[in-house]
Amino acid sequence: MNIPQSVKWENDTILLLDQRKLPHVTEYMTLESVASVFEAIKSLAVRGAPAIGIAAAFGVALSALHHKTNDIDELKELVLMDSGYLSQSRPTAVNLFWALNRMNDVIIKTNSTKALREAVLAEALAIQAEDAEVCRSIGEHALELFQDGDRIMTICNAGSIATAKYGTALAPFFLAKERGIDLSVFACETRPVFQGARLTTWELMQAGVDVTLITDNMAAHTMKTKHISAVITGADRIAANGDSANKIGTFGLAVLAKSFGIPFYIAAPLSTFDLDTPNGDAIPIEERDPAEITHVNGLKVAPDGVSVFNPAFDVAPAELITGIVTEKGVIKPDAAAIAKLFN
Ligand SMILES: CSC[C@@H](O)[C@@H](O)C(=O)COP(=O)(O)O
Repeated sequence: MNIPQSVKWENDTILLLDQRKLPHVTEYMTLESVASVFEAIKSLAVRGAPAIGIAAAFGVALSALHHKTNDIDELKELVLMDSGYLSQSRPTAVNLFWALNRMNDVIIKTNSTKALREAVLAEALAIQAEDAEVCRSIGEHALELFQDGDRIMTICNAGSIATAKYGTALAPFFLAKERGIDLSVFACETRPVFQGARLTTWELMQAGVDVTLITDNMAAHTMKTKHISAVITGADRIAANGDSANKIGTFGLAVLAKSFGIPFYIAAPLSTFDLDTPNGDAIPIEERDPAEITHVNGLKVAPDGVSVFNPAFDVAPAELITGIVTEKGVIKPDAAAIAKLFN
């Protein structure tokens, strides 16, 4: 697998693959300030729940390096403030808060400025390395759900660049390719910002996986005429009862899958579960700039002044989800199974 890494730590700076420019331009931005990390997350230069968490964790490492004070209490306060600021960059993906909480725990425990600076960088690197392992395990478990020759639908991009490596929903396709198992993917383009068309197709084509691009409104027709065997998507936050928030359009695919009697899977690491959120109604849904809908590549496609509703995510209710694929295996989307996962 030869997909570029989305976040790298080099020479005390963050190198970030600018996902807004893909697939035609592969370019790394150099981030040297916490404000630039905030902006990169908000503007989708880095996106995908685990990748956002990783970028924010490195943002905290940058913060610790850049505040030059030798007073440990002052440094803790400043870095915790930057961590709080980064947590406001996007509201839905809980991996952001999960990663920042891990960083905050490390900050609170250290008792010298040198130890703090070293420990936060070590923690950010650990979050990234663990995520690659976790995603590979998700891929192994997800692969067991599919048969040679299956055609599988996905939406958005839950691939390598949305994580440390491998992805979540796309991980089984990379592993299948390595093992000579024939799986084909139907990728929904994912309006409004085309993560499916730009990123998922690009990643799968580089890995030699058979992928076919469709527009989002072709999903029902494609499920019927192309005999789709399953749907698999990532998630941004899974509530304690199994309701799962993911890119807008996921809920619709879950409804369609139910109607066609095909399984609908969510693939996500434990860091995407939020036991403090009882159900999907309590998941904050980000609403983004209307220009994402009224314009395509800078070209206006809607009349001036039109009212726009642009929710970035929706919630697939647990009853529509066949199983949630985690690094610990495939679980039923219900409160008991989720609680057991964390025991
Ligand atoms: C492994 S990434 C899982 C999700 O974060 C992904 O499916 C998704 O919805 C991303 O939305 P985005 O708005 O592109 O950050």
